[in-house]
Amino acid sequence: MTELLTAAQMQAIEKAAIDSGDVTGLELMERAGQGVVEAIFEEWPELVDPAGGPAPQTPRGISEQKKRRAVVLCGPGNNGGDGFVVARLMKERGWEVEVFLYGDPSKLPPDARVNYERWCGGGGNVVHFASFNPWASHADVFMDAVFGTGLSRLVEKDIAKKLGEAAVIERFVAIDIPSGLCADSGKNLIDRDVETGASFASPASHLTVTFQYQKHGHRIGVCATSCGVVRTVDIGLDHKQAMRLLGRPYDPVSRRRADFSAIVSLFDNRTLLRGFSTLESYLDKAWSGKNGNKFTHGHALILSGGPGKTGAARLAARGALRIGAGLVTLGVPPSAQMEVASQITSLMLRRVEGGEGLAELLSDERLNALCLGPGLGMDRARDLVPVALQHTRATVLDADALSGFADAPDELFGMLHETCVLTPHGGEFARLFPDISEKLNAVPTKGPAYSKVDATREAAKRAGCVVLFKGPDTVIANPDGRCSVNSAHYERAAPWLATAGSGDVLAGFITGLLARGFDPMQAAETGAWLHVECARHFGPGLIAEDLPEQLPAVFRELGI
Ligand SMILES: NC(=O)C1=CN([C@@H]2O[C@H](COP(=O)(O)OP(=O)(O)OC[C@H]3O[C@@H](n4cnc5c(N)ncnc54)[C@H](OP(=O)(O)O)[C@@H]3O)[C@@H](O)[C@H]2O)[C@@H](O)CC1
Ligand SMILES: [K+]
Repeated sequence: MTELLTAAQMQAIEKAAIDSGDVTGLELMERAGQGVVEAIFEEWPELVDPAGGPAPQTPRGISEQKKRRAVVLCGPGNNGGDGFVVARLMKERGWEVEVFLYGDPSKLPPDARVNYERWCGGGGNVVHFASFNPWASHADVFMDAVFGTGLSRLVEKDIAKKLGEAAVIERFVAIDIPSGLCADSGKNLIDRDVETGASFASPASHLTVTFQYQKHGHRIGVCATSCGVVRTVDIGLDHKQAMRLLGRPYDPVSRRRADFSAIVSLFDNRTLLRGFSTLESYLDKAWSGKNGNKFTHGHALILSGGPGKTGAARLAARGALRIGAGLVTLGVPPSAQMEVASQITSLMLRRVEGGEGLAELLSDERLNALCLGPGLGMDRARDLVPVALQHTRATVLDADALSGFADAPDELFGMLHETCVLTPHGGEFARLFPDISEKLNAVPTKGPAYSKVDATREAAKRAGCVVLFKGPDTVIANPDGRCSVNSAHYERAAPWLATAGSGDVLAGFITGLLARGFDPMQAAETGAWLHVECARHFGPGLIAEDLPEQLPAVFRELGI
């Protein structure tokens, strides 16, 4: 798994490493600057030759070779210190470097101050940020070292405006994080126009170079779409020590991390494969066919709505079947029976008129995973959800099963149990958790701001079950504190996944995995990750029906 840290966690690790005497702050800053320079040349190898800049045209049309030029924008903290290191290293490589400083050099923190002096001592010049004119500066690379993880207040509009203007120029590099974005929440922390309330956009970089660990903000909120490419460079902090410090020591006896709650993880394919391989039944019995049969692979029940509304449940059912549930039954009201019967082949169908019918069906203990919500209709949801929850089967509640309780969320919370998974999108989340949603959507006034991670964790605690808060930055939280982000950004971006019915398929994927015996957190994480993989595998032009059909190829590529 890949750990995502908060700014405070990163600062704590850095401080502990320095306090232990293993490393000095200056050494860390030097490694950080070095990492930025290396990342720039890896990203743009054409920049390696300092004399090989594009030949500017003279008025006579004659080309001249020129030196490469960098503009480094430094701020008042250690992020600015990194900027001074980068400036010095680029100059040593033969570049022309111009440095602008926002802040008073005499107030720089000690390590940044040392690097400011090293830069000046080496003949470097520092101009006040007020004189920086993005339109008049020319450079092969602009470096944004104004604010990093220490952003604690709203950024003045003038700074943000200049950064935004510089960022339209090719090769804008953010050191640690684009300035003005909150490292914890990924939110824009730029001051608003008092009259209109409009905020200036944060700068969008082409490359962001962060240190040792990505922060939550690199994967959630507006920041996740403002970083360009993110490169994480190693600055030599000890991983085991860091995890111990953050309350997540490795327990050699159980071979597990003792506490899952301290650190948010970025769900990735390594985590996914571990999940599958620990579930022997999935690998051995399902796919090699050694011991299993359809009854040992779980039996999912997907409840459908009435006539004309059955498509969503059918999508979910197809998802559950493709992901590996042995049997999938659609529970349909009698009025929709013909409609559904004419549309399905490998799925089974049972009439479920109302709560009583569902209770009767659930007397069959083999039905081990339920899905309610897609196309269910509010009235039917209010009728069926209490019955489903009484039977304490692993249960996914989505769409109408959530919105149906908008007037009485506490009634729903009172019925939920620990093998439930709620899969709200933003609107459904706001209906169930209005106060949490309000906090999340409030215009931030300081950093670190309340984040989607904070909101999902709080919601999971209140609901007492797993909450999967959908979006390109899907956050999944368990009441025990475990939390992960399924990020569809950067190389995993799949904007075409935002299509009608895609959420229904996701609910089906999770239900299918629950039927196979995945625990709720694992089912939610795995389902969400595979959902994005299916979208990426298909590409643009995707419609929801295509998603389940990509699973065999995605499994094959993963070696499952
Ligand atoms: N952690 C690590 O392992 C390593 C960290 N490293 C680097 O250090 C960076 C973190 O440094 P940092 O803590 O000094 O914070 P940083 O982002 O430079 O800003 C703080 C300054 O900005 C000010 N300020 C805040 N908001 C403001 C506003 N709106 N408008 C105006 N001013 C504002 C704030 O003022 P104050 O709030 O104190 O009054 C303070 O002066 C990190 O991102 C990484 O690049 C690497 O060197 C090596 C390893
Ligand atoms: K920055």
